Amino acid sequence: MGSGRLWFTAAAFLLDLSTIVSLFLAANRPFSNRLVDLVLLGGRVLGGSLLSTVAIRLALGHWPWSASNGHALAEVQRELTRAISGEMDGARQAPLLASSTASSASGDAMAQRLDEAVSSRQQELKKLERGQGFSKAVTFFIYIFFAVCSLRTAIEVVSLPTADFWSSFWVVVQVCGLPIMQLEFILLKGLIQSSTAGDSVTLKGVHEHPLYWTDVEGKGFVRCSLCNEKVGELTGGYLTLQCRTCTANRYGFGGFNVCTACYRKNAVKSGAAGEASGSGILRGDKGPKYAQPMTVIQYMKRLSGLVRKSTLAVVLICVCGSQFFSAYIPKAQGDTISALTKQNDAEFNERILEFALLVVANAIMSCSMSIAIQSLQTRMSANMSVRLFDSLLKQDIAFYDNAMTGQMNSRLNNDMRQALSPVSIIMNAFVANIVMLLVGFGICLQSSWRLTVLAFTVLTPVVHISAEFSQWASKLMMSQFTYMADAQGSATQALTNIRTVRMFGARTLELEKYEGHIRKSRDVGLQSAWGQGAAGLLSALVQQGASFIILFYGGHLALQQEFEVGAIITFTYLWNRLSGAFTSLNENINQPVKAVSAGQRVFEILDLQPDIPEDEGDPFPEESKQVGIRFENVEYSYLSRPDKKVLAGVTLDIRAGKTTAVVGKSGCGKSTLSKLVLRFYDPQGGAVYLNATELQRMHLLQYRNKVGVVSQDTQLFRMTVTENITYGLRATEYTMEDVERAARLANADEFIRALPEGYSTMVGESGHDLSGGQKQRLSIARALVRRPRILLLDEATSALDAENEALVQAALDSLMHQMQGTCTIMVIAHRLSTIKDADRIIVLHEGLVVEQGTHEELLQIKEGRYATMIARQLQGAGADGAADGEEETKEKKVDDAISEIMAILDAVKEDKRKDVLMGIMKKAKGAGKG
Ligand SMILES: Nc1ncnc2c1ncn2[C@@H]1O[C@H](COP(=O)(O)OP(=O)(O)OP(=O)(O)O)[C@@H](O)[C@H]1O
Repeated sequence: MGSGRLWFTAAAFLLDLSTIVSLFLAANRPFSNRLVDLVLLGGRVLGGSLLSTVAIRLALGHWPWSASNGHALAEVQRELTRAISGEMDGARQAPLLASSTASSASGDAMAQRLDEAVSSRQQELKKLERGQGFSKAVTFFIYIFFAVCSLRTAIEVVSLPTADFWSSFWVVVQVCGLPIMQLEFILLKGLIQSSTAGDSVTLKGVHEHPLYWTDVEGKGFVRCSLCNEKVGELTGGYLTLQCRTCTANRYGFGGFNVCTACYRKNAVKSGAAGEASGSGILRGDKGPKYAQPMTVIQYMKRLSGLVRKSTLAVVLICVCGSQFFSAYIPKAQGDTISALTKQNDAEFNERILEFALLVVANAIMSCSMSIAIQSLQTRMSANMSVRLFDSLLKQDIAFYDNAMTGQMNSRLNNDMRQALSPVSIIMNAFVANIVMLLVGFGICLQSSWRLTVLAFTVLTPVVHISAEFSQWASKLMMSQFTYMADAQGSATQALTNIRTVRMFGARTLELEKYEGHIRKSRDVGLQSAWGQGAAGLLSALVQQGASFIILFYGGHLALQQEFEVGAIITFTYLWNRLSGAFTSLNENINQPVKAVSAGQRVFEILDLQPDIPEDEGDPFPEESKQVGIRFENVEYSYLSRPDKKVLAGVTLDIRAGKTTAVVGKSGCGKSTLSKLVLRFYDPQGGAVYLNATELQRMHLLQYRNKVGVVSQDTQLFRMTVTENITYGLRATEYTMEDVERAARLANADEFIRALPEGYSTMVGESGHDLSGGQKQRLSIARALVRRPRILLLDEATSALDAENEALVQAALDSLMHQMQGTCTIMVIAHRLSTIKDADRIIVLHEGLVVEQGTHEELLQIKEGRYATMIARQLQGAGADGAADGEEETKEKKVDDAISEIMAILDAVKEDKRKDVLMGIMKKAKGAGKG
């Protein structure tokens, strides 16, 4: 830096200090030459502040540790930001994110550039950190200087005479100078810190404050506030975006950090859509959706909208009342003691009664406040949980295709807890403390304005110094946690691989590694102990020092008969409460900002409206009318793979009251057809009709109530067998006879009765305590009991072994038999033998209907797909048989088959045995032919 600039900086700095000194000097003498005094003081304060601010701002840009110096750091940070936000290709990101491999030649060159950028970043960040350390030290000393100046000025001001109007006016002007000094300090601190801050990044909709890149490698861990991962390898490196406004508390909790992976997701999203939602799971049937970023005010409004206005009013009244009485108690105590010192019986009795009443009122109000805040939070939480769950339940199926269960659980639990956490903080730390400070300040002023000026002048230094030490102590503590975690990690690894450790004789090596981590943790722990001690000592000194000033100055006033002893007591008690309130306000000032991101994630789901609403539309046709389904030129692609047309113009009829089978090779779109019938998705081209009505116009809840589904993966709930069978029906919609009848038809009655508590037996979360075949039979009973008008059987036996398949197939046959004529049935089958009796068979291939007709008609088509599929399946069965034959003797195989058949028949009720046996024989015959 040139010497001219150095002088410029020094001059600006001195100019700023001169403002303070002018205030200080002005306070030193009484008001004499009114106009000149006022102009001089006003001019110095305004001109000095303004000029010095501008000058310092200009000068700071050229300080040696400045971020903009030579633009080196700014360039590196821009490079990093671009790399992380995905503007560069995978190869360029590789060294930074350790995720992809460099491939192309240009990629290699880019990767090298980024490598260089990363190493220069480390050097620049180190330089920046040195600058930050220096700026902290400078700020600290300036603050001490300001605090001493303010205190000295306050002492001078309070001793000025206030005999007439003009001298009182002069005192008021001087008193106003005290907060100006504090403001000057805050301004100066901001300027110094911003010069060493580096480039900031703003993540709209994620966090309101600017975030700064920080390298946390080897300096204790931080957790990403978005994904909760420890910043490190898993989160794409040791870089973190840190908020400097939201700082961690003394135990290292709190603060706001975003890891590179989360930054990347959010930056890409905001870049691509122009609006960041911070979530990544918002989408409906028609595509992704983006939420508007939320401000703190909007968030507060939404929170308060969760409860009635009257509930909020009650809480506010309780909080204000409790704080009012709490601030008034020291006054009553002081007054009582004053009456005592005056030996005035009547006044003492009056005061002590007043004190007693205040104590009772305060206890009642505190209790009411605690109940009111708890109730408010509980009501909000209950309200929000139900709305959130409702919103999650009603979303389009496309939403769930994208969202992971973990993400949704996180919305329901973590995000909701975090979003609601500021409720008690706002009430306890904001409303309560502000009321306490206002009432306390009023009482103090009423008792003695002089003592008030003195006490409040030392309040800000106390809070500032304690906060600085807290931060330092928290960093040390976090480092200790990290080294302990490293030690635990290395011990676990060594013990898990103990054989390898011993095999390679690495016992001593492992011990040294472990000892190294423990030693570092011990050293930081010792440092932390000293740090905590020093922080405690300093804040105790400052706190007690303030009490000392109150006692010293108040005592002198009392000795001069200007002040009552009781007022000193009032002041001392109030001081403790007010400093506590101020510290708590200072510590929690950023809590709502931190909660906004969690709040945004919750409210964006609450606001998300599905593209396929379920509870509006035309009613389902009445009972007497049969329903048929028609696909007309239907086209469909899944949102996650828009380029792949799963259905490419399908036209087909699922005729009313008939059985229609859909076959085709795996992946040809059979299940997608059934999902469109259920209207899980809407086609992108063409339409699905129910009789003559387009499916999109039907009342979806009513419609789905009339559809019975048996799919390959039956999901059972942790409920009784009966509840599982009647799932989705209200108690008035079925009788126990209906349930048992459905179970009998589904071949399930016998095994259900054999369960420990029959129909009342609880089955596991995913039906773990039932076999696959038993689950399927429950699912068939579930479909039957609803008396469906449309039945979808989607490869219901595909996941079963031979024994279970026969049982389930028998149940399905009986189900179809039962439903024939009254219900429209769509069967998706991969074993063709099961559908050859269908009224119509539709063959799908690559998203198109290629053949349709009855079994016999389709077999007639020479080299038709259906005929080929049948031939292949028969061959497959034959080939299996031949292979088996090589391994076992024919006799053994027959014996095994017979015992298997006997076991199956044993498990089947007597009246069903014939059907099952016939089914097995047909299959055996088919396989034999092959
Ligand atoms: N939720 C989804 N998101 C993206 N693609 C999907 C989804 N579900 C299915 N697909 C794809 O759509 C195509 C058709 O799937 P579909 O399940 O309809 O086939 P299928 O004929 O029923 O197959 P299978 O007989 O194996 O069950 C497949 O390529 C599949 O990978």
